[in-house]
Amino acid sequence: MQIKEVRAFVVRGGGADYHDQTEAHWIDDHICTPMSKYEEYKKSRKSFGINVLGTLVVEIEAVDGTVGFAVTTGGEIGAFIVEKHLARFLEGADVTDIEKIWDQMFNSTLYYGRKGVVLNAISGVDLALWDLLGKVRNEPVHKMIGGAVRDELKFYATGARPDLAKEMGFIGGKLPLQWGPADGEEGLKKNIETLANMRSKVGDDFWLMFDCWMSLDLNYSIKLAKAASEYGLKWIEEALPPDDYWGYAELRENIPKGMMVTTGEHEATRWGFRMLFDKNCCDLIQPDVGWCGGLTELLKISALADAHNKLVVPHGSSVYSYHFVFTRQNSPFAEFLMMAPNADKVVPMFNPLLLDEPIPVNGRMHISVLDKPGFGVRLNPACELSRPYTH
Ligand SMILES: C[C@H](O)[C@H](O)[C@@H](O)C(O)C(=O)O
Ligand SMILES: [Mg+2]
Repeated sequence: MQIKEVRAFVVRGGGADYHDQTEAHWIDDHICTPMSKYEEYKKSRKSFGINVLGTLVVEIEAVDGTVGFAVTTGGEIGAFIVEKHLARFLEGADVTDIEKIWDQMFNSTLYYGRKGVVLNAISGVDLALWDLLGKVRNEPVHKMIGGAVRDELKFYATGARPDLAKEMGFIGGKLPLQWGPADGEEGLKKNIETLANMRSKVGDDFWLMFDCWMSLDLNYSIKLAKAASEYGLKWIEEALPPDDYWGYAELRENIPKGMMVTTGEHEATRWGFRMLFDKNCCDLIQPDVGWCGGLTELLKISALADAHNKLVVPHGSSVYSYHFVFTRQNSPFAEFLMMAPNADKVVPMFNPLLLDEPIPVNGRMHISVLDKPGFGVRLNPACELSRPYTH
């Protein structure tokens, strides 16, 4: 079946750009970032532009009128890249030409791409293509990539209230780190107090993790990890900037026994992850399927991880991750981002953009909820899409 047309849209307010929240939200409440050293950008990530891109929606229509789609972060720049550059590799091709299309998209953008928003755009197209193929074949994506290796998926929750996540049935809670090197010893103490306080609420067996969102330096990370090990921190995530492979290698060498170093949320392609494996930077990788190159690339990254005995627990990305995680032995659980402003209830991760977006119930998800063609979700017609470019 041939591809007829590719279209790219932008939408604001939540969706795949889940940092783009309009009301007060824990996800924008004093979270430590690489910009926290600037007083004026400390309190809110929106102040430095974390939500500047917005959501990119990619639609691919086959000649019989079947439409596959996917959503990722990328907004107007992403829409430009899809319409003006990538669409040419799809229109007229067969819906099964997934490998060839990926190779053409990646190689044709090498001179300005490789990572970042170009890879987000490539990921969006790739996911939309898998969705289309699933719809054409009347098969869920997980069945096209090897089939499920388990019937039920367990989730940990990312958010400000691991104590509530425990009551909701999750297996663990990942706290955003609030204070960084610019806040000195005082800040370090406050981070540990937050962890200690949470540990006293959730008991010994519930997992607790720190998400450091690229904000620390090596010395601070080691100090934090050592102090946090007393309170059973399960892992320290994205402690360093993503390009500091050398720092990650040193951090992993100096981490307290039993604690994991995790990273990869802002890494892309098999080559980026190969660096993490070659230098033994971490124990568990967290590629985002909407940012790392899409499902086609994630399958390669994951095979590489397997050969290096590393776990793969994708970052967020909702239904696009779930279809993958169900099919891999080295992805034993999944992340759920708590998108309720106070992290006090489970709402769909890409709210309000998708209809039929599955959510964990009691911290679990059964494979049967994914048994629909493609990724099994629909665009919410109430969300206003704009198409800034055409080709
Ligand atoms: C909570 C974190 O600061 C980020 O907003 C989140 O995207 C993330 O890093 C995660 O791992 O979910
Ligand atoms: Mg993270």
